[in-house]
Amino acid sequence: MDSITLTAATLAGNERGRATDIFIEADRIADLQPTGARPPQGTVIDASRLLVTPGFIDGHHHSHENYLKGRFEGQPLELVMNFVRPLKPVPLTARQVYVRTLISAIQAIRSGATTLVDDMNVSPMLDRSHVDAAFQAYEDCGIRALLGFTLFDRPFFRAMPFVEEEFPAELLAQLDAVRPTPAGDILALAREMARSRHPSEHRVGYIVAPSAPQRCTDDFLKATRSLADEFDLPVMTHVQETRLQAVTGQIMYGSSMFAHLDRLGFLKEKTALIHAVWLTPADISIIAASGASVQHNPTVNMKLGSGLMPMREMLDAGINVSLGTDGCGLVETADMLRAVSNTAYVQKLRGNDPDRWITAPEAFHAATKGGARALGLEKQIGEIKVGMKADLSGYSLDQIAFVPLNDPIRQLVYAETGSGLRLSIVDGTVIFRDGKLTLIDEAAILREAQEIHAELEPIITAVEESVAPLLAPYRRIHARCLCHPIASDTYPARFECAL
Ligand SMILES: Nc1nc2[nH]cnc2c(=O)[nH]1
Repeated sequence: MDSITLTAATLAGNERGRATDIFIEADRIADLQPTGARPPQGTVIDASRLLVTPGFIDGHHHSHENYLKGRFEGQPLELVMNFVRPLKPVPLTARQVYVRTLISAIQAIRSGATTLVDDMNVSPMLDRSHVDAAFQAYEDCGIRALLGFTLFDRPFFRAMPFVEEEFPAELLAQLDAVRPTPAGDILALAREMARSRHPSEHRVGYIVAPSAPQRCTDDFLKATRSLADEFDLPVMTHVQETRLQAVTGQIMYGSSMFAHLDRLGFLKEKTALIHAVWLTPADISIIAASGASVQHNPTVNMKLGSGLMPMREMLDAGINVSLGTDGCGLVETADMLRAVSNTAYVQKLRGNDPDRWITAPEAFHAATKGGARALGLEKQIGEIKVGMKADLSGYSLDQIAFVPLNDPIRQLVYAETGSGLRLSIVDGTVIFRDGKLTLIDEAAILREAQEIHAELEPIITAVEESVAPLLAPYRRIHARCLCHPIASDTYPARFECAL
């Protein structure tokens, strides 16, 4: 890695100030100086017409859904999950997984993300070559990535209430007959990754990703926590994304899932609670006291009708908020600019006091510093500061989002679509410049993805047809959970309308 100097950049957060020269040595920001104060070193990039920001941190994504873009609409999470994580998935080669992983990595890079956190499903049968292929894809395209493979030891269809009552016994027996890779074997691989791919030392690292409390036995959850503690690794898990899951907590644990996780000693710093849509003031106090982060995924929460997180109340309590996109099967896009703008837009539907609405800078903070803190990487990424990793994005100031220029952050959040991205640097390496990814042949990868998809499409359709018998019982469970009481002080998350 060489030295690079970005000259005369407009820095996010320093927008009214001077043009700045950014000196990069190897993987770090070595110096920041008013333009001209020091001679440039190494490769010089003219950044005089660029807004330079810390790269976005997409704290939550599922690359295993990438061949499923555009296939689903109008189904709540618990129904659509059957399609994106079927018990008998489409068999894939390692190359197909490699290309699959790059599909969203490319989109993430093009949306200004320099870090992507991937929770890749490897169930029901773990194939080590798939895990290696995904790591390799991130290595090759240059993005910083934390890759976890979904850890759970209770099948999805057993992770909700009323299953015995609503599933025909024969169907349940068929589902129970599926024998996945033993959870212990998956944990063994997790341990190997924990040893060899710590994210504070590896650009492509490992994150512990227990799927959700209700999808894990308590002992298994504790084992994932111990693994993270032993290796000082970040953790992410889905918690109370939907009303159905709030009901599940009450029925399974007699409390919210947040209270349950707290009793298990699971809630700590460097632990991201993904979604956290349906919760109460008491849950917010529990999370705040624990130092865990929450993560807003507004785009998917809207698309699946799950609801809207009470972000202001969380910030009031001192909780760190990060942002994510979620899987492309559910939400089509790994576009972090959308996640940031959706946060700033949709959070204005909460509450009547405009002074308390989430602002563009707050959404930007969640996508940068908030994301870094959730991963325990706040000393390395999420800010433009001397000594931090050189993970930067540069947007042209001469295109429509920024003309005329009044407030770079607001215009980035509300108007930039990604078409103005000119430069992306990760770990001191230029990975995107002037419309092109520099380390991989994007056009060739997209062509190959189309060919693979054409080959797989009939098998995907057949898998979807095989899932059909599950839908009626899930619909009944979903309907029952909509009527089941939850804590009366749960923050409103959806508009309730009379039919
Ligand atoms: N949105 C969402 N996606 C998932 N992918 C795997 N599990 C989940 C989940 O609980 N929620």
